[in-house]
Amino acid sequence: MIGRRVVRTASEGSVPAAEMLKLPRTVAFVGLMGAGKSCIGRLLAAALALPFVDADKEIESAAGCSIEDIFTAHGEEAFRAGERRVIARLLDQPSVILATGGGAFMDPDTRALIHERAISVWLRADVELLLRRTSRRNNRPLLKRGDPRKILRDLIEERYPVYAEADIVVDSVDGPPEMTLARVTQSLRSYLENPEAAGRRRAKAGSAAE
Ligand SMILES: Nc1ncnc2c1ncn2[C@@H]1O[C@H](COP(=O)(O)OP(=O)(O)O)[C@@H](O)[C@H]1O
Ligand SMILES: O=C(O)C1=C[C@@H](OP(=O)(O)O)[C@@H](O)[C@H](O)C1
Ligand SMILES: [Mg+2]
Repeated sequence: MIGRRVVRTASEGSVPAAEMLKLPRTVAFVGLMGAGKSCIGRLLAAALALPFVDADKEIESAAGCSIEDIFTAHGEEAFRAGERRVIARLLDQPSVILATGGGAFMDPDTRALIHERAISVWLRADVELLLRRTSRRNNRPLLKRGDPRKILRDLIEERYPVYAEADIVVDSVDGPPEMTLARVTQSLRSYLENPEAAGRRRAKAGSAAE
């Protein structure tokens, strides 16, 4: 039954996820292509009986065509402008589980808005896992610009320091999606119990990187 999905955690056995988590605001998944933002976001929403919104799908509905077609016909800049508008609109609405596209959190305005209005969850994964997962579908224009492994490596270098600003970091694991979902649920619960601790961890990581 939706909303009563059971998440198994090592420490607690079976706990109905919907009773475990009361989310005060939108949860926004960030991370690279193939990290699992859309997949895990959808599962989390079902587990918590909350609406799921995929920003990429919203952009496609608003534009009346696919992301690939937007890139081809109007260019990446136009896509980014649409992405910024769509995410701002979504964050102005009641709480949902939101899967952003991989580039969204790189935009300073979008990032500031996510920090203000949502709990951000970075799904982190290594290049091999991202490659395997993104090779299943041929619908990501950025990966068609050259060698996907090199493109993903470069994006990891550029984006991971920024994704690290997310409130929560969860490793997306190689296994059934439920494994990663359980990690997300557990991390969200810890964060909600003590959000300041997560903030301190982030600040410490930031100063260590300087
Ligand atoms: N944690 C996971 N475990 C197993 N498979 C996953 C996981 N996350 C995503 N997948 C699979 O990988 C592919 C890409 O996932 P997707 O959610 O579209 O990534 P993103 O939205 O981050 O680009 C999909 O086929 C999805 O089913
Ligand atoms: O990383 C990016 O810049 C992009 C990621 C894609 O979404 P996913 O991360 O869901 O694949 C999609 O928004 C677009 O192709 C650009
Ligand atoms: Mg996605």
